[in-house]
Parts: sequence; structure tokens; C-alpha cells
Amino acid sequence: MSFSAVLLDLDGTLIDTIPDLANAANAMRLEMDLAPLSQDVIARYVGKGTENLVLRTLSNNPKGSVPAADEVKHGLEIFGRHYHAVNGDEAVVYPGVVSGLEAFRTAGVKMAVVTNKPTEFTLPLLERAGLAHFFEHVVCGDTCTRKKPDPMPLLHACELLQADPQDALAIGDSINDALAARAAGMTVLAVPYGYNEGMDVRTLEVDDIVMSISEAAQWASRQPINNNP
Ligand SMILES: O=C(O)COP(=O)(O)O
Ligand SMILES: [Mg+2]
Repeated sequence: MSFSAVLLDLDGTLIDTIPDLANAANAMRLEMDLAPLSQDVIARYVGKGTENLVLRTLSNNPKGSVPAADEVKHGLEIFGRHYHAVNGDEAVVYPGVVSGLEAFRTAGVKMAVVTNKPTEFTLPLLERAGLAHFFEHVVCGDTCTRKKPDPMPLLHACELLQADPQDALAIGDSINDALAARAAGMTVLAVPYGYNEGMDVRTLEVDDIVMSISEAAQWASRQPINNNP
């Protein structure tokens, strides 16, 4: 295979985390005297990390007011308590993920997760979902000083895997993955089944759209060696 490393996004790419995220976000809203929101609305707020999810969730209020910093901090504490309690309960590994990761492993490709989700939620979720053993490294939203769409977490993962970014393939579901990968000089694939902050994945500047991680492994095996697109 022409790639030496594959960097996979988590939420919306490996695992459907929306039911648990929505339950925790709505439990936070209830404690803060706000009405619950639908999973579809909450899915649009996922992608730029937990602080942003809380900020966006609290900004959806009858007055349309932007929550103050101390309100967001309070919301984060409440959200964190609830998300720890439900993280993984209703999470579902997407079809094609396990077979795709097995195909990459068989091809000898090193793998890392690069997610904007904080470490405290990411590691237990990967263990609970039975995916942790596939990855040599896990780079989370609080691992580097900047998150995706900044290239820093992807470049950090390459350093950890001792891979040249030009030989790395990033796979994600959102604009954050696409922009980060492009800025890092990587090949990037998008999956259409995740959460792209409410936008159509076809608007993303990526090398291709694949229907699953299994299809991504097939796509990668077709790329000519040392001549990545
Ligand atoms: O935590 C988020 O906002 C999204 O996480 P992701 O980078 O795994 O999609
Ligand atoms: Mg994602």
C-alpha cells in the first residue's frame, strides 16, 4: 500500500456517538432550565470539540443570547458529568469499520485516532467499543495546543507514528478533518454518514468520498506507490 499511516477521526467516522452526546447535552440543558433539542440539531454542533458543543448547545435558547464564559464553564462541568455516565451506552461502531481497520492492519499500515474529543472521553469509548487495540496512538482534542481544523494534531500523530505526512491518509466526516489534512499536506477521504456541522460532504475539498472505512482501505490499496494523489 502506498500509505504508511492512516489517521482516523472518531465521532461520525468510526463511531456514531450522537445518541450519547445528545443525552448528555439534554441532561445539561434540563439542569440549566432549557428545553431538550433533537439529535439532529445537536449533531450539527459536533465537530469542533466539547467546549464548542456546550457553547453551541447553550446558545440555542429562547432569547438567542450568547452564554457568558462562566455559564459555559458551568455547562461543561454538568455535560462532563452526564457524558461520563452514558459514554458508549448507545454508541454504535459504523458498518465496515472493523473490516476496514483489519484490512489496513493486514497491509502493515500504522494507525492513529485523531479526534477533537477530549482524552477523558475518548480512551474509555475506544476501549468500550472494542477498537482501542487497532491504534498505536490516540491524539485527542486536548493533546495539542490546537485542534482540527488546525493541522497540528494530524502532524503530531505522524510524528508519533514516525510517518511522513505526505505518506499519510486522513479519513474523516467533516470540514475540520478536510481542512486539517489539506493544511498538513495529506491525502484525505471523507465518509458521508457522519456529522459535517449540517453541511453536505460533497462540498468538502477532499481526494474522494468513500461509503465506509472498508471502502477506504480498498481505495488506498488502489493508489500507486509513491505517487499519492
Ligand atoms: O468532539 C468533537 O467535536 C468531534 O470529534 P471528532 O474530531 O472525533 O469528530
Ligand atoms: Mg468527526
